[in-house]
Amino acid sequence: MANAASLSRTAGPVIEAQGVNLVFQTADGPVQALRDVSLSVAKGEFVSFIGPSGCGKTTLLRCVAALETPSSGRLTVNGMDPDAARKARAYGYVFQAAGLYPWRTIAGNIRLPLEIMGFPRAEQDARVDRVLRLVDLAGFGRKYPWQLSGGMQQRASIARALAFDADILLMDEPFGALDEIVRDRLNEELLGLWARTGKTTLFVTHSIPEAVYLSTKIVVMSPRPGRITDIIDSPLPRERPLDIRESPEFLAVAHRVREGLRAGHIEV
Ligand SMILES: Nc1ncnc2c1ncn2[C@@H]1O[C@H](COP(=O)(O)OP(=O)(O)OP(=O)(O)O)[C@@H](O)[C@H]1O
Repeated sequence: MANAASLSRTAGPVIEAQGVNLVFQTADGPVQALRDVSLSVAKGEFVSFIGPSGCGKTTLLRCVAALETPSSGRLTVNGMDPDAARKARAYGYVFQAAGLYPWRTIAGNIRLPLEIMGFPRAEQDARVDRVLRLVDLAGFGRKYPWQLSGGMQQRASIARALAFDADILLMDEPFGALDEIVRDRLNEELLGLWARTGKTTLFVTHSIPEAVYLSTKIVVMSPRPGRITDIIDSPLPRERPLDIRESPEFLAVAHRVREGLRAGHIEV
């Protein structure tokens, strides 16, 4: 029995939310950002969160990253409370804007968290080289952010999040500001990167095609207070060329996401 229990703990979900509520206290009164959010994410999944502006997607990601604390409910990351997981460096975070320091080179930006964590210099160099290759930016380490396109800057930001090899990648609309062609390419690259690294990924987006193309699981959220209206386990294969977006299976999932978004608007 004891063995089975410890086995199920190690093989358990990477992220587990049960009845999570979050109420912000503001000058205008309480704002309920999340209501009764329950979700389980297994190791290696790619989970997208989609919903209208202000429905709590960023707030949920910030709870996982221990940047916000739920008002009630239970949330665990790798079986720990999010703060303990943060201290154990369970995740890397990629934000909407690439957020690179303009006075540091690309390599210098990627190196920064490694410096703060006290990695030896040789180890820093090795890791920077490895992640630059992973995001196809080998040879750009000495450039400054302004010398790179928006898409390349976002790839550098992903490299920085990957540099300390955390198990979980949290991505908050990383491609929202990019044009569609660049976004398509980065979506394809991100899928390849996810396949190579096996990172559990939580990804916020406003785009239905992006969510369906990338995810093994799509979480549809309603307008504030953010609730989950549907969780869709994708039937698509893991190998996904871009033209899969024209397949009947893809369109069926996209349709279900759209219906979930619509239902969220109708419910009170
Ligand atoms: N620190 C805060 N204090 C008060 N209210 C907040 C705070 N952070 C977020 N909110 C509110 O909580 C709600 C959810 O915000 P959140 O940023 O999580 O939404 P979102 O779904 O990520 O939106 P978007 O898609 O526009 O980025 C919003 O109504 C927002 O105004």
